[in-house]
Amino acid sequence: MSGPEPVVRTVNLVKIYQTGGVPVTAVDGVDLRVDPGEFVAIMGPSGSGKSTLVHMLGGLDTRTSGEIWLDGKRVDTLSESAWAVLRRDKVGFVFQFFNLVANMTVADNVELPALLSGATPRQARERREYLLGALGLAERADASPAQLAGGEQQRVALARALANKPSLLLADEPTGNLDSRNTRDVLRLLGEVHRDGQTIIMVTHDARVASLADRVVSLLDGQIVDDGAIPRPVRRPRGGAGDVVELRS
Ligand SMILES: Nc1ncnc2c1ncn2[C@@H]1O[C@H](COP(=O)(O)OP(=O)(O)OP(=O)(O)O)[C@@H](O)[C@H]1O
Repeated sequence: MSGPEPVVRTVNLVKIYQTGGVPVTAVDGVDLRVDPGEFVAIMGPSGSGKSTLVHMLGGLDTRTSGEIWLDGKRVDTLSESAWAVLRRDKVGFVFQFFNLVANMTVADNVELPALLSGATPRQARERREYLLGALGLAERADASPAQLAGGEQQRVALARALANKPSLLLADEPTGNLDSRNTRDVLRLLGEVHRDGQTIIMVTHDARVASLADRVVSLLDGQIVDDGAIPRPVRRPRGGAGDVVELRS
């Protein structure tokens, strides 16, 4: 294998659920490689295995067979407690269930992962101020999660997931419940942290959200059916012929 050590690599990854004795193959032999700094959108119709795949990448669901590697370390064989440490230090999540700590303020919820990963109180506070500010939540720092609207909780969960600059950000429909203004804030922040080198794997149904990514992996019936870079308009400097827009892939 050449190039940098991938952040994520799966080998023939399979997940079969048994429901009432009937096997359902949710993920069916996925080979995926994501390099440092890549922003990958996972797309596909409902039931194609997107959530199951990212849950397994974050250790929230076990695989039936195959391998999962994170930062060069095989992780599908880890115990639950080893996964807990790995998640704390390396993986940030934004899922539908926000799981903010109810009896802590928004600020403390966001600072906690950074502190647990060894940041100084000052570093944790500065990171929290940056993230909450970018998401339009600076005024809500002293609120408790129960005082927040659903969309606010969802944005706090994103701030928390990014607090310790994880090797990998996993996001499952991070803009799912947000209005257009909040969606814009979330996408702007994802773009910013991506430019800073953050590796991101994001499930989305929304082609506009996916257009922010470098690459779209499309699933169908648990298999990768397309995996490609997104063509982007390249704006050339103004010349005599005016703006020329071309596509590069
Ligand atoms: N806990 C579970 N038990 C049994 N079957 C499951 C479970 N979770 C998912 N499945 C099944 O696995 C398949 C893939 O589901 P998954 O949620 O990963 O798809 P998805 O692409 O994320 O769908 P959506 O876009 O609707 O969220 C579906 O057939 C689903 O019914």
